[in-house]
Amino acid sequence: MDGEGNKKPWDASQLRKYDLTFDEIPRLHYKDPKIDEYIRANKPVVIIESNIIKPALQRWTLEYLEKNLGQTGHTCFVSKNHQFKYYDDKKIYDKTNNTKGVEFTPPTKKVEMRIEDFMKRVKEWKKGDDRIYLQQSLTTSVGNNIVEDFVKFDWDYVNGKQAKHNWGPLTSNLLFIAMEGNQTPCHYDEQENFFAQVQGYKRCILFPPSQFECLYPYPVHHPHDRQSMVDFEHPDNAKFPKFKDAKGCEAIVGPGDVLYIPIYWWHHIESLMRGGPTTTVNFWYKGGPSTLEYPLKDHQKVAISRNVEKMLLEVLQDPKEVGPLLSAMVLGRYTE
Ligand SMILES: O=C(O)CCC(=O)C(=O)O
Ligand SMILES: [Fe+2]
Repeated sequence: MDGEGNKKPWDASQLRKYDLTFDEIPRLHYKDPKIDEYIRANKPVVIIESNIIKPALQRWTLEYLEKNLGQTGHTCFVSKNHQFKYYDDKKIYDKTNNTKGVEFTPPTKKVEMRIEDFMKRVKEWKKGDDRIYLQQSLTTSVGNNIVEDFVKFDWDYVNGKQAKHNWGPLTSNLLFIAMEGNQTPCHYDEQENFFAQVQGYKRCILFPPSQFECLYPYPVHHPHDRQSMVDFEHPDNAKFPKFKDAKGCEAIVGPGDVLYIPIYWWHHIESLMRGGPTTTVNFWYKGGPSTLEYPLKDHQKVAISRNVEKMLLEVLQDPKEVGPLLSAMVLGRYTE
């Protein structure tokens, strides 16, 4: 129940169960000046009642999107289960062109699907079928109505935040159409993100960049770079002992809510079970110019670690040699 005594449009049984507890991410009215304090401090916040994506809120039903998204293929992922763990194609080992990398079987299949086919599969889905998730950039070939809605977003507001906080350029707006229960496992992105919920409810679990040690990201050269190796539903406590100490915060976002996901913050996102399909548009911005002011920010240390890993791979040429060299450097010398 919220303050007005209205019933929430979802209940706890729609959330997947994890052995972690979470603080709540604050929800602030879009005009509240405290929003800028959160953004300045690189802390997540849910911006409510804004007009950021108002035209989408008013019109972007699944039927409207089906009519107007355009006839070209859209990027979709197909998964045997509810998880859609991201991977970078370019980091997959390819025997045919002899690039060095790790051998890897993608956990999902990337396919181009016409929107009618996507919607049909969502409507006809039954337990046991493969799941699908549309993840398409809005900058490419969408129909005119969608473009018209898009230009009517409250760009003054988001551009204002971008300018005030010294972010770099907007790089893309991704449209996500998920089936209920779909999950994007925990990862971080190297961009600032306004994550705007259009339809349905998503649970967003966030962890600060300082929790690197608790979340065990894959090596940088791995196709799952930036993803946590921990399966939240079946954490391997022997392999990932610090995961149990991870301290996160969460928000359930619904239509009109815009979650600020700070750059390098870990996020795990799930469409509520039995909540129907969900639609989100994100706004990804390059980070601001990085100034080396001390003490360094936690996310700057993550960026530094990434650079060290990249540099070692570049000189060693073989990903298999990176770990042993790092261990040899550290073990018994920088460890107790
Ligand atoms: O909504 C999702 O499933 C994933 C979104 C995400 O990871 C992002 O916007 O960075
Ligand atoms: Fe992300």
